[in-house]
Amino acid sequence: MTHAPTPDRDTIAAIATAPGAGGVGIVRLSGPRAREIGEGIAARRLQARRAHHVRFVDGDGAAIDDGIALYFAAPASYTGEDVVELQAHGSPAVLQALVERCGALGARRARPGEFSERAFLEGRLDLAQAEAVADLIAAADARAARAARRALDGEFSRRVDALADDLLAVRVHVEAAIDFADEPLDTLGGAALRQRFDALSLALDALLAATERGRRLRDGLHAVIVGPPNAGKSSLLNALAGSDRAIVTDIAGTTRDLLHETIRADGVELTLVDTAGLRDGGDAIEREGMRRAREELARADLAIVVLDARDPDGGRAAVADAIAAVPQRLWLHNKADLLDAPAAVADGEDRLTLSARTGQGLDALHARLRALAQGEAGDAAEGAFTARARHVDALRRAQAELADARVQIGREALDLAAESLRQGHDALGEITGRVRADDLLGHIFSSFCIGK
Ligand SMILES: Nc1nc2c(c(=O)[nH]1)N(C=O)[C@@H](CNc1ccc(C(=O)N[C@@H](CCC(=O)O)C(=O)O)cc1)CN2
Ligand SMILES: Nc1nc2c(ncn2[C@@H]2O[C@H](COP(=O)(O)OP(=O)(O)OP(=O)(O)O)[C@@H](O)[C@H]2O)c(=O)[nH]1
Ligand SMILES: [Mg+2]
Repeated sequence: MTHAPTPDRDTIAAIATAPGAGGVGIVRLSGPRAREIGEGIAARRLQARRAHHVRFVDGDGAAIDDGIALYFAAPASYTGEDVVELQAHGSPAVLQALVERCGALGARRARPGEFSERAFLEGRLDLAQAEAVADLIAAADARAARAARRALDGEFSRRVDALADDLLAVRVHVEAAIDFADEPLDTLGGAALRQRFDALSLALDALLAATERGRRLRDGLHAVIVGPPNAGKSSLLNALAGSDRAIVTDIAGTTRDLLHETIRADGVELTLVDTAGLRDGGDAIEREGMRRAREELARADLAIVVLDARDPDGGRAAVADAIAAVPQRLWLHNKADLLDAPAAVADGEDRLTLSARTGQGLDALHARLRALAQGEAGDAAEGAFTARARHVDALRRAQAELADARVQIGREALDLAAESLRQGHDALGEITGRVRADDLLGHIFSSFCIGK
């Protein structure tokens, strides 16, 4: 991948290590003046790729600290620009003083993600790899870190690129056929073209499935609590969160807004979402709440359906179509403390009887959620890479364009097919940043930490 060089870029500086005190802390400079500024602070010439033990000095020659100065000459650096690292004692006061000194010598404070953004702009990383850097830093456990590492190594990008190349070949075939529009497609390799289409859409389906697993691996299991009003959904969220997060009353229709709570099960993250009870009717606010609940279910990996144990069948119908498309469901018969006799049906894999009020059955629920969350991650662990909702969305668009192109080919409407293929190809290019919308970069890199 090649980008035009940007000679007029300014020089940026930031603390690259985590906030707070540490053994060692690093201030990093990148840009055309990095070496000059670094040499000003180290008070000596810096040779590329050598560790220099120096005193870092202030404007008046007073020592700020002693430490290691490193210089990486462009393009052999993380950003692809000249980079200098000042490795000092990890005192926030020292690091702050060093950044200020960089500023006095002409550097600007880096925005969050700006070093990685430059690495992307210099072609050192593609966009999916740059995102993987942030995923690696944020990884909650070893498994997530390994998966982010694979994306950073380009495992995901290579698969996207391979698919984009295949799509391009089909595109070229179709564009070439347009020039011979008088002839029937079958004389222009129509059969071969259809075969290529089929192969391409199979490969796209496989990549989409892997990417969706990667998205779950990064974001954790997304579990949405649903059920009829008053079943005890909010009480259950509170019991699982271990705090009174949600308002609980005996009035049906208490919850209207979505309420998100993240819990951790053995290092695997689980997002719980409390929702408005589903029923026919309700006032405008409650109906909006139900609309939001349905919308949230479209993103769910797991529906936790809460029913009243005394009348489980009563609430089932209200939720049936809302949860139809959710990949996994867990049925909870709540308010077991109010049952006169033990539950008639035994609990199992996807059905538990419990009480959010007394805590009866909560241990079993915890165990079940842990297994589900780990199962998700476990399935995805082998050869898996982390991915984001943005990537899933782009692949879905590519899939839709490809399907559309296939239909147009069937109608011999080659112009329309070519246009759909172009859009599908662009959607794939957005993942790695070979095709990009300008606001996309700002959006992605602003979520990084400063100094990265
Ligand atoms: N001190 C320090 N440690 C760090 C980083 C850093 O910036 N500084 N990294 C920052 O994220 C990560 C390592 N990433 C890096 C990636 C590329 C290059 C680099 O200089 N690449 C050159 C030279 C390659 C070589 O010869 O091995 C290049 O690619 O041309 C350095 C660090 C993790 N550890
Ligand atoms: N006895 C008993 N009461 C419960 C239990 N769980 C919840 N309740 C009560 O049932 C009522 C409704 O509980 P909520 O948690 O607000 O129910 P919800 O499903 O969130 O209701 P909406 O938000 O209106 O849809 C409250 O009075 C709770 O105290 C339980 O396990 N046992
Ligand atoms: Mg509620």
